[in-house]
Amino acid sequence: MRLHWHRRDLRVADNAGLAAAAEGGPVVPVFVFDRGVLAHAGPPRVAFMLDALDSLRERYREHGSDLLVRRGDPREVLPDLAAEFGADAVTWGKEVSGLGRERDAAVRRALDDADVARRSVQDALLHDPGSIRTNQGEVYSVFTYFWKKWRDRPKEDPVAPLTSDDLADVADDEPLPSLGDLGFEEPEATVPPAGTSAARELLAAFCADDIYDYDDRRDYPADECTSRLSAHLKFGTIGIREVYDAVAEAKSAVAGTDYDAAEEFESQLAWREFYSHVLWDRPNVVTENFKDYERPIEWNRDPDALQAWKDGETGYPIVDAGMRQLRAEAFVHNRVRMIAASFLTKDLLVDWREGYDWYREKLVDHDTANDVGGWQWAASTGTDAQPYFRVFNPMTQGERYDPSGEYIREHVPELRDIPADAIHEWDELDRGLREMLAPDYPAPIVDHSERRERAIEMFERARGDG
Ligand SMILES: Cc1cc2nc3c(=O)[nH]c(=O)nc-3n(C[C@H](O)[C@H](O)[C@H](O)COP(=O)(O)OP(=O)(O)OC[C@H]3O[C@@H](n4cnc5c(N)ncnc54)[C@H](O)[C@@H]3O)c2cc1C
Repeated sequence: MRLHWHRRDLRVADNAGLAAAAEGGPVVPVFVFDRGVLAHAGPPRVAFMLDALDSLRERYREHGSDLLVRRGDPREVLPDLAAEFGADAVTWGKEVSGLGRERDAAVRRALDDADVARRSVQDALLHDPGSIRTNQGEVYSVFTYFWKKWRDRPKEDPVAPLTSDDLADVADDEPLPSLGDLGFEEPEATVPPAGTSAARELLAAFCADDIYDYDDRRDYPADECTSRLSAHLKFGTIGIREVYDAVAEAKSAVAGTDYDAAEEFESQLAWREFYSHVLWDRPNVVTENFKDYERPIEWNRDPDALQAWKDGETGYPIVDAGMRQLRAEAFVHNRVRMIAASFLTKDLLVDWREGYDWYREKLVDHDTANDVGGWQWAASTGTDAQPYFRVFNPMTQGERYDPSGEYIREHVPELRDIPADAIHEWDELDRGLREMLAPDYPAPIVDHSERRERAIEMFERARGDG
């Protein structure tokens, strides 16, 4: 008998850790609500996770087994459960973040003390973190080179499905805790359905259609042509091998531009692995700039501006639409995440860590590696970042990627009745006209051109050039 400890692999199908456990006899599946981990969570993610756990339990019950759910410290819970069920080993999926790895090391020590074998298995990524390196053995800091190696390496097939014989005949009658039981408020946002069926529906719909337009349309938030798989990949409600397999099949059916579009999607899966590689090698990127500077960056402490950004009240329509989408859906389109992150760091000159904390609290798909990677990219402090002197203009970005204003109008109702031209010239309209067109929508809280200059000077001073 073995225990499988579910964490970011809330599924039965295509689960490498679970399959490894089943090699040693019937498996007892376990999930532990760990206060130390919950301290870093936000309501949308906990709501999504509870829904995913509910589906996972259902799957196990269909197989005549159950998911044992416990609350407490895994260092105590797992050795106790191993003793209770006579399990001689525990398996789990490998963690990438520094905190996760520290926790796993502590659990390993506790299991060693209890004389229970343990094995952590690479499951969440197609390639082991740290396995794709430069010829000098360094972690890649430029995605393009990483991508070529990642693309050309063979990938594993999805893991064969388990049968009821692989699972222990156990039962857990305790209901799952509620959000309130775990100390969380109801999320402000509407959280999408979790579970493997929901993930598979998204994947199938995406691979049947949008994938072939992905490279042309993925940057246009109103088009909604991306997969929306991010929360599922974060919580492992679908296996990455299964996703890759479906994409490879969609790719193999076509040629030319359709093929290129599917490959562009694959490259986004590779970005996810790139950032995991970086976090694996440099756990401190969560709190420290990836790049070195001569002097500390003199970020602006401006609580009012930070609050206006969080509330979607900056007077820059595309930024506000993104920040309001975040509150309403616990999700933001990738292009708009970049624009909003650039605005916080390069227009408001606020430290990227403040923005990271807000996304961490609000995003249903918050993933340490991707979130910190995205923030450091936008702030120009990270890997393969945009150079500090290239500052997104939030007005021209809005005009280019939401030309009809459809996305902006959806999220900023004050602008619903005004023409797209006026939305995209909001910063240039005179005060009287602004008040006439949309009296409840704010004027821009900063002057972009002036802030752009200040941002460049701020970085030049930090680099020692100023
Ligand atoms: C400031 C900032 C913060 C971000 N925070 C997160 C985060 O917390 N969690 C997260 O999963 N993504 C994050 N991203 C990346 C990206 O915005 C989301 O993965 C994407 O918008 C999710 O939508 P989707 O599933 O429809 O993506 P799709 O376009 O369908 O892409 C498929 C999958 O590829 C991965 N992916 C796509 N783009 C990226 C990227 N740029 N970096 C890393 N992985 C990517 C995701 O797993 C995504 O689900 C962030 C980007 C920025 C600029």
